[in-house]
Amino acid sequence: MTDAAVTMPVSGPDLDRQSASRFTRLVASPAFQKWAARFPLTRRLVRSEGHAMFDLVAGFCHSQVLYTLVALDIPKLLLVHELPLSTLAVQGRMPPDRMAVLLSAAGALGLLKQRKSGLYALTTRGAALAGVPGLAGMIAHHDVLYRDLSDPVAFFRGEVDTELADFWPYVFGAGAATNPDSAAKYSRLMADSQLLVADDTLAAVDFRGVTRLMDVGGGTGAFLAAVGAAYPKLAMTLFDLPAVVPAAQDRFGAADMTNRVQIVPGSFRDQPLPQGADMISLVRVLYDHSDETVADLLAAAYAALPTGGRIVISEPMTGGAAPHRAGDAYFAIYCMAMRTGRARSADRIAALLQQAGFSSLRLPKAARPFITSVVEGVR
Ligand SMILES: C[S@@+](CC[C@H](N)C(=O)[O-])C[C@H]1O[C@@H](n2cnc3c(N)ncnc32)[C@H](O)[C@@H]1O
Repeated sequence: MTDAAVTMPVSGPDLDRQSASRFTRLVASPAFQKWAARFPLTRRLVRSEGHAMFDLVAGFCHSQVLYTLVALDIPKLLLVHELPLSTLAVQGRMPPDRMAVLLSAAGALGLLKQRKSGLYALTTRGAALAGVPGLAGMIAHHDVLYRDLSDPVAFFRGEVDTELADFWPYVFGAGAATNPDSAAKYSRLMADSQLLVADDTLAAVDFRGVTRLMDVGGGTGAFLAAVGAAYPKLAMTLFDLPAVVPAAQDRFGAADMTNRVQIVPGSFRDQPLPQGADMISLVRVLYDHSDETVADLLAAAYAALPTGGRIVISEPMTGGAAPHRAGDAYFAIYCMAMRTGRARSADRIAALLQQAGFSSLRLPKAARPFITSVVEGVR
């Protein structure tokens, strides 16, 4: 572990600083804490702050409980049958007393419940682990992120050669993503989780009046398939790396959309984007890349659109001046582990769009910022 406990000197000619407020220092003092915990008007607040703090302290254990349930396929099993401890212990290849600890932890986290009969069942929240598309896959691939974060101080200092970047090989350039196996692995995870992203994007954006939608970095076509189903007259273009797009043919074939979709393999780093679309979508693409790559990509999108053409950015975003948990305490860290990308606020994305020449920017409030947020612009 990095020596994190050392006190950093907080002095220097450039350092802008101001003493912490007297109130903050008062609240932090043990005497105040003790008094406030007993005083009727503050007692409740102190307790709820205590619970919230303890949740932060223990959060990493919660994540590991979640990970273990998924790794052992327990949610999937319990979706079919309610089961006794003995069966679950066999499934997990662990002694029953250790499985009982795992199951109680999952119970405490609201994922499972034990019936009076002794059988274990999923709660509504636990059922999401088995039913929400892409959720289990996302939890399962966090083993990589846990390793990257095992020395978090070194991680934040930028001293860790993170593994997560290898899971998404294209971040180092299209040439790194020619391996169909690794493209299949990341594409599956993306496609599985796309359903909810597509739902929220469809709710936030009006596609009426669009003749051809081009989805750049559209993976295996899950987003286009969802938009195409909602707008049956829409023509579509899918643009993604050559190692990725072949899998899209099956999806469009199964959805009976082959005639409406043009698939163009290529890299936006090395070639202009195809012309002909009056709307371009970039779904979970910008956050993988540096500001420079994004500026080039948005300029290419501007060049490919006609006057009046629209651009839609849909991806998880940070809260900017008002940080929020999903964007700032998860996606920003995830993107940092990928080394090349960054989670951005809607305002920052709007500024990048403006720099590329787009105007009439729209930043609708996200219904579920942990799924996606949207920014729209017009050429
Ligand atoms: C995080 S995935 C998102 C996929 C899809 N839009 C979705 O939301 O499910 C990023 C996508 O961008 C594609 N991509 C990355 N670099 C690219 C490049 N240089 N040219 C074209 N596509 C690229 C990847 O292959 C991948 O499909």
